[in-house]
Amino acid sequence: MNSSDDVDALLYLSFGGPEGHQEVRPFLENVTRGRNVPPERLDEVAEHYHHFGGVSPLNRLNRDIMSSLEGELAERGLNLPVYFGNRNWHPMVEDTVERMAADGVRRALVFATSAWGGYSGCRQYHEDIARARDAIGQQRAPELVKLRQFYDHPLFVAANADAVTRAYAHLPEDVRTQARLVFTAHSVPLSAEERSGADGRPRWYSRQVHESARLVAEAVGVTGYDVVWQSRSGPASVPWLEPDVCDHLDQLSARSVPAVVTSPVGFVSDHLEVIWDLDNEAAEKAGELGMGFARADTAGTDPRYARMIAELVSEHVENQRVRKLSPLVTAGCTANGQLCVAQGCC
Ligand SMILES: CC1=C(CCC(=O)O)c2cc3nc(cc4[nH]c(cc5[nH]c(cc1n2)c(C)c5CCC(=O)O)c(CCC(=O)O)c4C)C(CCC(=O)O)=C3C
Ligand SMILES: [Fe+2]
Repeated sequence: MNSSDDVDALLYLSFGGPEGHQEVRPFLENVTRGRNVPPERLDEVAEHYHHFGGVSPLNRLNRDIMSSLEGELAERGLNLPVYFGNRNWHPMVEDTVERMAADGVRRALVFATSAWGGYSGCRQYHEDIARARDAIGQQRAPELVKLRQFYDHPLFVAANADAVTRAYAHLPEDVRTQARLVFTAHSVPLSAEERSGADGRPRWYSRQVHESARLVAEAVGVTGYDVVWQSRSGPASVPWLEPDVCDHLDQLSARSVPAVVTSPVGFVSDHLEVIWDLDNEAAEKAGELGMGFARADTAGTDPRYARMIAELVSEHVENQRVRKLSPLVTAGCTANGQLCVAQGCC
């Protein structure tokens, strides 16, 4: 693709979330269909959504980001309409792609709201793209080109780094210099970790999370930090990435660490996992242990996030140079839901 004339639109593809009490159950059923999530876990997660009026913050955040993004694109002279579609809740990606076809879109870029490779962050979004195209038939379906992973994009790293710096400032001065920096990301089953990286490069997701953490810590000037996991589901008998953030707080407390700064680098917005599992559960746990606790903002709340998306678009339509900070390979960019197995991901 060499000029913006080749691209008619941008599809902003996300996870989706309920917008009222009565939508919580059907949403959760969509998320967990065919998955090994115990019913008790679902009841628990449903309560978290109900605690916030049955409304996920994700939709509002996504709409805010899309409106900033339209401004960023216009500033670059890229007048692409931005369409919104989700995997698990309305507007569903199938309906959105139908509307795009009806509007005459023939080729669109797709921004998926995950920074990562691996099953949940990459492959499932490819599957969404393929399913949405199949639903309206290959004849009518626009060509959909997914943008690459951005875990090491300088704007993503900078947004996270400044958020960490602000979080340190929220801790009482007497514990600030002793505070431990703890990065968190969504846990996944180890089986998914081994599956990603079919060409002998497994653990694609966790390695990218570690790279983001390293880059953010470096930008902040912190040498000692940890990477831990949160929000695991699935039966206890199935191994997931560990340690869990709350168990880790116990460990730190046992080492007399007086405070923590948590950075949810694995989440691009203030998802329910962030505002519940960190701001409620982990914060409460830290309180019980008598530790100071501050949580860094997610990148999606920073204007540089929308700017980054516009840059990713520019890479395609204007052959702008690829800005990335990690030597690890970046995958995720294929057409029409093709898996990026060849690049070592998915
Ligand atoms: C790696 C990863 C990301 C980051 C990459 C990305 O952003 O894509 C992510 C994001 C998100 N996960 C989210 C919500 C949920 N995830 C669930 C379940 C699961 N997530 C998993 C992994 C991930 N998830 C996995 C392995 C499961 C087990 C079931 C399965 O194998 O699929 C469940 C079911 C209940 C439960 O099991 O907890 C819910 C409700 C929301 C929306 C939050 C909101 O509303 O603000 C977002 C952005
Ligand atoms: Fe992939």
